[in-house]
Amino acid sequence: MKNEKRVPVFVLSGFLGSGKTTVLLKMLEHCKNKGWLPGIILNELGEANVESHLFENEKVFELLNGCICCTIQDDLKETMNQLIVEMEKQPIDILFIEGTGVANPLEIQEVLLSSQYINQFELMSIITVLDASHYLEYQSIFSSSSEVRNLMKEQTVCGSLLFLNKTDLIPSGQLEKIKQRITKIAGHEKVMIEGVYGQIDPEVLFEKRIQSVLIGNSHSEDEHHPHHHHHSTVQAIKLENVPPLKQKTFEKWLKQLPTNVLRGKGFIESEGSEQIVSFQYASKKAEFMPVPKSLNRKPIIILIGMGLDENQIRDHWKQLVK
Ligand SMILES: Nc1nc2c(ncn2[C@@H]2O[C@H](COP(=O)(O)OP(=O)(O)OP(=O)(O)O)[C@@H](O)[C@H]2O)c(=O)[nH]1
Repeated sequence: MKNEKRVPVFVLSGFLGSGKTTVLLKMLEHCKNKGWLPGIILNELGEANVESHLFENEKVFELLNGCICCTIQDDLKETMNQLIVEMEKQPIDILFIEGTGVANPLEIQEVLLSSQYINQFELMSIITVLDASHYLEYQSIFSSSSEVRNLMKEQTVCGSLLFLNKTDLIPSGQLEKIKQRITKIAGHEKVMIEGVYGQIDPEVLFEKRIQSVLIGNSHSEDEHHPHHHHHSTVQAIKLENVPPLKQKTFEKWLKQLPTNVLRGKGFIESEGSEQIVSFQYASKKAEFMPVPKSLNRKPIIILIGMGLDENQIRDHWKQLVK
């Protein structure tokens, strides 16, 4: 990719824990193989990015405390402007923007298609990652709020490529049903592929799927999309002063959290070994990965969910650390 061209931009969208970062890491691997220098804008819920160790040696810009709705556009513009200044010193070949799990990608799209950025950046595709293992549950009026259902619908409709991830976690007979439900929302023309751990053919992932208009003012500035405050009940709770814990005990504790805790991430110190271990909790599954001491991570737990009862969680926390 040549630098005098507009910088291609890929947006990763999808609900909490669906696998956006997993897909992004795959895309970064491909960039490395091709010798492309990527820039990354990460938007995180909560005040701390506990995943930066996944992006070592990459050019990462963080938008913390992401609230994608009303403030994202200003924050994103500020970050894009910083990026443009940086690019004068070190041009990038490609840009990735990962929204929070409660982001509406339309908000990001509007910024990228505005006359401020359209001459320099070329929005290629919005990749929406869907968690197959929770899709039916999140779409069910019995087990999910209208807020979650609507947000997921918007992410699905706005996506130019739909990636149905985590198909390893569903019974084989369920896949067709899920795909039919998605097609009903997204329409038959939408490209949908399925897979596990973000494994997709790079040709499919990197394809240009959005045609943006370059002449004059972008339509997006004049068009006003209704602002839905989808995530008013989405919260991130931070637990600090985490004592050393046994991984198994901690995993059990995570799985006993109220069901509206949809996502957890952070670091714990393994009891007895002083090893710092990063954890990811999504789809009611926990994954652990030791991190090198040199990164100097402190134990911290971030829990994200809808309509969380903070007292209930703090009580549950006390059970673990008593
Ligand atoms: N079983 C299974 N787990 C997966 C798959 N893809 C990702 N995961 C795991 O799911 C967890 C969440 O994945 P992420 O890529 O961090 O999800 P995300 O969408 O970036 O999550 P947010 O940070 O909440 O926005 C991690 O523990 C991943 O390793 C998959 O296909 N199958």
